[in-house]
Amino acid sequence: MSGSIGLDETLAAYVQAANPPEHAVLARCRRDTDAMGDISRMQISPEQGAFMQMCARLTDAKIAVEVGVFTGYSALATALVMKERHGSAARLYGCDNSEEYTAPARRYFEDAGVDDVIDLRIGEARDTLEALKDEIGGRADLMFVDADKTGYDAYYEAGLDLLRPGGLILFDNMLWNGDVADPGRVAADADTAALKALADKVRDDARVHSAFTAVGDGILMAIKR
Ligand SMILES: C[S@@+](CC[C@H](N)C(=O)[O-])C[C@H]1O[C@@H](n2cnc3c(N)ncnc32)[C@H](O)[C@@H]1O
Repeated sequence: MSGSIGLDETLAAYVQAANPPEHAVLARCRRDTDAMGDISRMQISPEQGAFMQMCARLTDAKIAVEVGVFTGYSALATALVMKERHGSAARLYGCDNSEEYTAPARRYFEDAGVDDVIDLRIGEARDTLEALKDEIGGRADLMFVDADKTGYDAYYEAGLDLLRPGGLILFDNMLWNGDVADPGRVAADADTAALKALADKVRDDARVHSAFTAVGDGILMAIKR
């Protein structure tokens, strides 16, 4: 999504200008993806990129997992901070099931000099996350979930296995353009129902501290206790 829900054009422009300037390769990724047409709505906004970078700094992320890479904007934003802080020892595991969508992402990672810290794994995210449990179980600092909405609950459970205590998991699109607050949409649509069910579950889950924010299209944040 190109901006935060509920902001008019003037305020959206203000928020964008109040954030640090985008890295040149991030700006190129955004522009090229915009040119792809309707599907570009899947990309996070620049202000959300700045928010992701802040989360990477706050968690001092050295190991991160992303579910839903697409053309690479969020992974690149996060990896730039991780590499700045941890050099080539940083590792961001990117999960996506599309070679087609992630092909340009690989080029941006290379152009920005972070291809050595991004490990892109193509396949069903459930399988990739299961495999990652053996490799980084209990050690991930940060996880970002931005893929199929009916998979979010499984990604949450896998995330709790992957994260260290104090590690942060973020779920994108938790407002689903407002649909989650409409009982009719929750009853009629599987994606909307899945997002509402996850929000309720995380709020009441003693395994985490959580906060539901209206950044972008709604970001649910949870820290593993
Ligand atoms: C909303 S886009 C991610 C946007 C990205 N975070 C960005 O900043 O541009 C969702 C991505 O999830 C991927 N995806 C959807 N379902 C998936 C699944 N079951 N397993 C792995 N990847 C999946 C899609 O191929 C797509 O690239």
